[in-house]
Amino acid sequence: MISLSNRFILSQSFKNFPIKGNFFKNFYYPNRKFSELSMSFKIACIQLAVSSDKSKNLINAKNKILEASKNGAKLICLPECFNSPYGTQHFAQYAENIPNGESVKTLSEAAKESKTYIIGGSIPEREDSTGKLYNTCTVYDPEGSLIAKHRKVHLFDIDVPGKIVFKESDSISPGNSLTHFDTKFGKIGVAICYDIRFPEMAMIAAQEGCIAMFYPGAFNMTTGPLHWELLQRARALDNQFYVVTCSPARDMSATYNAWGHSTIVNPSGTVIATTEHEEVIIYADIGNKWNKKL
Ligand SMILES: O=C(O)CCC(=O)C(=O)O
Repeated sequence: MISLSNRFILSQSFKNFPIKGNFFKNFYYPNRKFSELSMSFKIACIQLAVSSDKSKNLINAKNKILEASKNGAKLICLPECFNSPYGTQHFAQYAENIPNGESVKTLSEAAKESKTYIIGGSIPEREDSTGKLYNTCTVYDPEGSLIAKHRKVHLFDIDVPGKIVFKESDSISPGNSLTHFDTKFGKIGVAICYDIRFPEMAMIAAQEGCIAMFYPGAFNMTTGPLHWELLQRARALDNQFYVVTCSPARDMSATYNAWGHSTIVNPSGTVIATTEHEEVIIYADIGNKWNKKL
């Protein structure tokens, strides 16, 4: 039995979120449009091999971003916790101030050099004024400006006897807001890993006009095979938008073994790109053309 003990009712956590007008008015989103500029554009997910050496992780991430952009990607996603091994024992050591840390500097340079949008997976963030840690995704435009920041809302606490025990809330504090940002291709939503289990976040993103929801994530060897793809296909079909996940590569010498299988799903719930668990970049063209292929 999976104990999802930190699950709380989203209507409470977002009780102040402004849902405008009649929420169900555009249930099938007939008016949501990709920008005229982009009937389709290429995206990339970098399934990065993450080590305990932060500088090495940052150099590797930047090199892979430049490689993906040379291959035509215009929007590039990194995995959850790309600068540090995933684990409550590591977060404080690898945590950085945002925007004054070295990971933000590296990703901003990489975005500017590659002239791409970057969804920077996540890093452990330290808020200097409170000392609190967050699991935070930063987003950059092609000029290298930091344009959005998402703090993981739903922290991953799990206890499956004999399989996996993990309590992210031991060291990380939860975020309390939703994150959507504009690109020249259309509006994009971002959330992190366990956030994908809470359908309301994706529904609100769709209602707000997002064309895709990106989830940097690091599922594990227990819940990965059970739910990773199913959740992505469900969120995509529910909301008729693209769902994109980006995991670290699997490292069997680490304390937390990521499932891998970074995946891109179209608005019909069909997997259009995926992989196994090694370090690799996956690509897909996303845009309005998907419905002509039904
Ligand atoms: O929801 C799950 O099963 C895994 C979530 C997770 O690994 C995370 O939030 O980091």
